[in-house]
This record gives sequence, structure tokens and C-alpha cells, in this order.
Amino acid sequence: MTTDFKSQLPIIDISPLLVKCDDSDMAEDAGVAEVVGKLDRACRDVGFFYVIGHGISEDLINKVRVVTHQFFELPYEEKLKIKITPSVGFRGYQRIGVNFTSGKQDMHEAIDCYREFKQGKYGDTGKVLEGTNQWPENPKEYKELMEEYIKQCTDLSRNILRGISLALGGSPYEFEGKMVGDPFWVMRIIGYPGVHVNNQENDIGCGAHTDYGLLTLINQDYDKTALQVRDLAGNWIPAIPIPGSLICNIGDMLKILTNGVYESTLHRVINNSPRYRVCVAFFYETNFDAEVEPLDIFKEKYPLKETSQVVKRVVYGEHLVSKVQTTFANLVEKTVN
Ligand SMILES: N=C(N)NCCCC[C@H](N)C(=O)O
Ligand SMILES: O=C(O)CCC(=O)C(=O)O
Ligand SMILES: [Fe+2]
Repeated sequence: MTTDFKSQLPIIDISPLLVKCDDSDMAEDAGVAEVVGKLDRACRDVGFFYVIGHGISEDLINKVRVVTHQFFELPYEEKLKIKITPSVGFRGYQRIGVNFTSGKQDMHEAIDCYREFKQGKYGDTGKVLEGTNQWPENPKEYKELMEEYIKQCTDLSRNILRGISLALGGSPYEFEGKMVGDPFWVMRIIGYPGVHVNNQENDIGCGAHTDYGLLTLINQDYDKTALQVRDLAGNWIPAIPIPGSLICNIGDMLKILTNGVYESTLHRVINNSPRYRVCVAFFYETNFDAEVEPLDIFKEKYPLKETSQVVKRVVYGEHLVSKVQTTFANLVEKTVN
């Protein structure tokens, strides 16, 4: 569970895990064991950590943010060409103020993308998100670059989860079968305006929330600190950027699968810098139709207190869709009326 982590989020070099992550006996490797121990501590105490040695080139990480800045700098009419609506599965561009968190407007604009899937594959629940991702035509290389980035983030997330699986006392593959054999993913490409000259402080860029899936990988600008993570004592700890790193955090599904042993930690964003900030957040999730409940193996290893189950079972797709509908309640109402 989340305790006070006063100063800084942990930093984990996962390269020893990546070297061995395709060997079924990886657990016996001393380097892997060390990484696994660090992952366990970080996931129990904080739910947030910096990942270094992750194998995604700094060049790609930086390019993803450079083209994102270029997109958000375009005139509004240009961005609206890929506007988000319920009829396109909530995929595309949303202007500042469209996204709500806990009933309040967020000060950010974004492009939302989801894994694409065949019509009807996930029944009525899935219908809400059916559609094709809308990529900007400008900058030209956007789609290709983002698709490569998504591919690399997917592989990296699977490999981090192998380490987490070992940390929880399972085989490396607990998160690859029925639950996560066909992982869903979400990507949010986000822009936060800088603070105005006369104001000292900006509005909330994104209100306090937890993420919905298994793991999130955050790629943020290096030159401003805006993401804040909450510890149990209620302090907001700034996630100061470390160039070349990705921030990884635990989502609601991993909390449930681990019976609450790992926490999905609250976080929020306030950009008090005068400059515009971008963040590209990749969310690695379970199968869309997975019925998520504590995995037996972890229930046995961590029978929490006297209660055997402390978290509720959910169907991931239903959890996601209900969050999307609350976040974009305004869009939904407009279409109905
Ligand atoms: N996929 C994720 N995590 N998106 C987070 C977006 C911000 C929070 C959202 N408006 C909410 O109310 O949950
Ligand atoms: O902008 C950030 O650093 C984080 C964004 C975030 O938490 C989210 O989109 O879920
Ligand atoms: Fe988040």
C-alpha cells in the first residue's frame, strides 16, 4: 500500500530484466532478481517509478513529443479536422475543457486513440469505442511514428509485467494468458497550455485520478515539472522529469489482480510553467472483455489480513467505457439532444 515517499519516486534500471525476459528461467538470474525486488518495492510503496534502461531510443521518445508540439501549435480549425465525437468511438482531438475529471473541466487538449477492433467484437459495451483512430495529416510522419512508438511501448509493458509477475511470486507469464493474452491499449496525446503572464498559478491541467488498466508509460517534456503523485499522507510529490526515462505507474486492473497488494496511485497535472507542455501517455491494459479479479496465485501468496478479497471484480471494458462516458459526458449529452 502507498506510504509516504517524501522526496523522490524510485528509479529502476530494467536492462538486466530485458536481457533475460525471453528465457523461462529468467528468475534465476541475479540481475533479474535485483530488478524484480526493486519493482516489488516501488509497486507496493508508491505505485509510480521511473524506468531507465528500457530500450526505447531517446531519439524516438523525443520525436514523439516534437511532432506532438507541432500538432498542438496548428490553428484550431486544422486540429478540428480530427475532432472527437461519440460516433467515431471517442477517438480523435478534443479541445481544452472537453475533458472532465470529478465533475471539473480539465485545462488540456488531447488526441485519444484506442486499439482498433472489428465491429461487434465486444458486443454492446465495445460499441461505444468502435471506430478508426484519427491521426493528424500534419505533421506528415505522425501516424507512422506513433504506430512504431505504440508497438515498442506494448513490448516494453509486456516485459515489465514479466518482472512484476515474478515480484508477486508467480511465473513470468501470469499476465499473458486469459487476462492479458490480447491486451487492449489506450494512448492519450496531451497538451497543457502554459501559465498566463499575469497569473501565478495555472488551473488544473488534469484533475486527480487513477489510471484504468495495468500499466501506464508516461513520456513528458523535460523542461517543466507538472505531474504530481499523491502519497498516503496526502502530499503531492512532483514527478520531476528525468531525460530519457519513462514514468511507469500502476492502474486499477493491476490493483484488482493483485488483490490490492499493488496500489493504483492518485495523480494530477498542473502546468505552472509559462511554456506549453506535452505528454504522451500509453496505457497497457488487460483484454477488453477480461473479467478481472484477484488471481488465485496472488490470493494464496498475499491473503490480505483476514479478508480473502479486498477489491471488487470488474469487466475491464465496462470499467473503461464508464470512465470514458463520464469524462466526455458533455459530448454524449450534445449528441442525444
Ligand atoms: N486513460 C486514462 N487514464 N485517462 C485519464 C484521463 C484523465 C482522467 C479522466 N478525465 C477521468 O475522469 O478518469
Ligand atoms: O500529463 C501527465 O503527465 C499525465 C497524464 C495522465 O495522468 C493521464 O492522461 O492519465
Ligand atoms: Fe493518469
